[in-house]
Amino acid sequence: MTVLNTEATVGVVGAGAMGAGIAQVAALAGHRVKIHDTFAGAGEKALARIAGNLDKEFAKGRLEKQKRDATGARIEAVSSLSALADCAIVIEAIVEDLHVKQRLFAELEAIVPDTTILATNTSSISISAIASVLKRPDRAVGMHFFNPAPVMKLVEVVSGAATSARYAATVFDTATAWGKTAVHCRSTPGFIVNRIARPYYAEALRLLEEGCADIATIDALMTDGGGFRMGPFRLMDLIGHDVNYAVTRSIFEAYYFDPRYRPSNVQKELVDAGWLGVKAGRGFYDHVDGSTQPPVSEEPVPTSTSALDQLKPGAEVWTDKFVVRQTDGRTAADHALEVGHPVALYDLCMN
Ligand SMILES: NC(=O)c1ccc[n+]([C@@H]2O[C@H](COP(=O)([O-])OP(=O)(O)OC[C@H]3O[C@@H](n4cnc5c(N)ncnc54)[C@H](O)[C@@H]3O)[C@@H](O)[C@H]2O)c1
Repeated sequence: MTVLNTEATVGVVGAGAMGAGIAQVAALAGHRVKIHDTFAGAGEKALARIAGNLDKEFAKGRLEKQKRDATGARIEAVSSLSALADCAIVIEAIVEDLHVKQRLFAELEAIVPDTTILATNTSSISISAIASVLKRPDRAVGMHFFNPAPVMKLVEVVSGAATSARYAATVFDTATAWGKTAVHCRSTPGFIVNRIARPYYAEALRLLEEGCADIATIDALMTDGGGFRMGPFRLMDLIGHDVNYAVTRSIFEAYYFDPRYRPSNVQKELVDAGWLGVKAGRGFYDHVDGSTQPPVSEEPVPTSTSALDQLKPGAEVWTDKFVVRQTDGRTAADHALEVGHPVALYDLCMN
């Protein structure tokens, strides 16, 4: 076993949904945890959320008072990255953007000792690409938790081209010691779960766009009929549309614009509007005080053809330049350009 012992301090960068959850998991396992976020107050908000979660576990009789208090006391919000200098592992859970993650990894490498593992919770981005900015890319490992991290058992331990087997084994054994079910995999776009899950979201969005059924019906069918724990729209609301859309775009681009992974303008509209799901209080559903209400409105969500008329001025339109033709013979791209939207064209004939 190469597990990190509980004397080791764990750093977490990004105090959003995932960072807070990961900090909670590591602290429950006995580690001291330092959590950092660039957004002022985000670290403190994460501490409050974690305290609330621990209180709930205590109230349900699943956590003793002493362990609740000790776990909460082990987590500290830090305002600068340099405070992570004594961490044995730093787990990054910031925005799903390669260049932002690369910048952070390069900064971290200048702060932490040579032996510190630099882990990333990315859902889809190449570990090899994130690690490419490091002098020691062998210590970069994907440590992909699922949402909510304290509840979901699985952790994908993702190795990039340069990841050393030794560091991947330490991450695997540590995740196991934290009560998780770890699985090794190689870095491919979306790894295992997000790759297989893509059609779950994409086909649901297409069904909606094609007017086949409404949000609540599709969700209910997948849970009550299909046996899934959550329907696709509720799940996207939980994940966060900014995150889910960024992951879809990343996988779409990484697979050379394979139309199977094409992002949806319906979801992009939610992102543009800031209706990011549970974390924003509104997505496909309304989320009020932690409880999910019926879908926001009975009005149809804009479909792929009518969406152009409803986009915010200047919003970017992604469209395939060949297949989307209007009744007058023009493409959707022609129409979008005419009404002043920048257009990103992808070409199905590209090879
Ligand atoms: N949401 C999910 O269901 C889920 C599941 C598994 C993995 N992930 C991955 O985890 C990562 C975070 O997702 P999330 O849902 O927690 O996002 P989130 O939006 O809830 O939180 C991201 C946090 O990172 C902070 N941040 C952004 N840039 C930063 C920087 N340079 N330095 C420090 N902090 C920074 C933001 O202020 C924000 O608080 C993404 O890579 C995502 O793909 C998300």
